[in-house]
Amino acid sequence: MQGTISEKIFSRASGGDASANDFVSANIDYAMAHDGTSVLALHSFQEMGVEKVWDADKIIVPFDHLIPASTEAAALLQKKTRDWVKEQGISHFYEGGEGICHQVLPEKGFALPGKLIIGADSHSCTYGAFGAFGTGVGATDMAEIFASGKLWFRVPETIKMTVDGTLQKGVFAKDLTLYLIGKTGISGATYKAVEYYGTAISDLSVAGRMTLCNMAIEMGAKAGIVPPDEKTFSYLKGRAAADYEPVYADSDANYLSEKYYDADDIEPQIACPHEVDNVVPISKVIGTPIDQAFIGTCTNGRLEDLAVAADILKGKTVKVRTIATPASRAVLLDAVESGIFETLVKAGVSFITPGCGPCLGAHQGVIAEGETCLSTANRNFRGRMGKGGNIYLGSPATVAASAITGEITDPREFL
Ligand SMILES: CC(C)[C@H](C(=O)O)[C@@H](O)C(=O)O
Ligand code: SF4
Repeated sequence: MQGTISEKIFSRASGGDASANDFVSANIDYAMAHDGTSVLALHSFQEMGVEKVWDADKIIVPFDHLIPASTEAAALLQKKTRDWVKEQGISHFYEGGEGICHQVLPEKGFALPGKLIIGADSHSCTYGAFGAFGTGVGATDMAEIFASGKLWFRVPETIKMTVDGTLQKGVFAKDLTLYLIGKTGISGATYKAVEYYGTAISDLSVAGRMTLCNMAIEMGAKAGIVPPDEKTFSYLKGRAAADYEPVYADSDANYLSEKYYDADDIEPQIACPHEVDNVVPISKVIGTPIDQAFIGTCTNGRLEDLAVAADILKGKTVKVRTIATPASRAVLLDAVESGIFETLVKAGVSFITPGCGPCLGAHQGVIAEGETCLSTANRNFRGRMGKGGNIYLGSPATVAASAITGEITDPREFL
């Protein structure tokens, strides 16, 4: 059958020929729910009256959103999930501190080419960096997966985005991602799958591809997918949790539209409050004062993100409060071993336990009314990090450079 990557993954998962806009019942390869959503999902699951989950080895539960628990209410909800995980014999449970779900699944080898991976979290599209179809669902849909291992979908149409050329010095995967979102708009890809091609995409590291696919949902996309290549396979070597079959689009696959971009022209980008597509080249906002700088999240909390921040901050001192949250324990350990951790701490950066940290304003690093945070996260919605606060989004290099000056600063000055 001819098809896009999504059509082929849904064909395999539903055991038939799936084309865009078909309704299919698909077998889920892996299901994920974290501490923020698992308790809702297990509540619906229990209401359904089903006793046992469909496959205790295919459900992954990482605790990342509100860890260590900050309130009695959170502690109680977490206890409920832990008890349920034990009772169901769910084998892949990761306690708080292991990392953010979208980092932990790839690290543990669950994000695999050709797989259908559903998470009770909107940024589950991150797994597309490995050629998987990853998408987020709500807690009741997740309860259905817990019970049956299946879920219905309308197979999405696919937009093909090709980015040729080379990202210039000081311009990173995050800048490219923000640029594409600025061009597409927050609803420009609603319920579509996006496939990424071109030299600028294949040049991206695995971490960079994760940044790119992570934010596909910010243009409304159901999934963002990079075709797997040697970089993907070498990341998965010795790590893959199962056998996998890479899936590629056919040359005559049917795309809804095809877009072309040139990476050479892109300068560092900033998403301004309060929408992710409110993107401008950094030159338009240079000098905007900030109160807090934040490096972390499932978008940009990986080693290469902390490394570029350390390059910029080495021997310097931050001027505003600056928080770093490694995306996982493994990232934290690598940062310690490589000296990145020490460089950042000496520069005045505060570290938080691997997890979501300040990203969604649930605890740690909340900002006050009227304050501004420059963050490496994926969302700058009104009030997300604290009522009345302003969030600007940029690359880790931009955040590090701005932490030194206390205002939005072009990282190319420091590189
Ligand atoms: C809490 C969770 C449901 C939410 C999401 O789905 O994205 C969170 O991770 C976020 O980034 O806002
Ligand atoms: S780091 Fe932020 S965006 Fe990512 S899963 Fe956690 S809260 Fe959501």
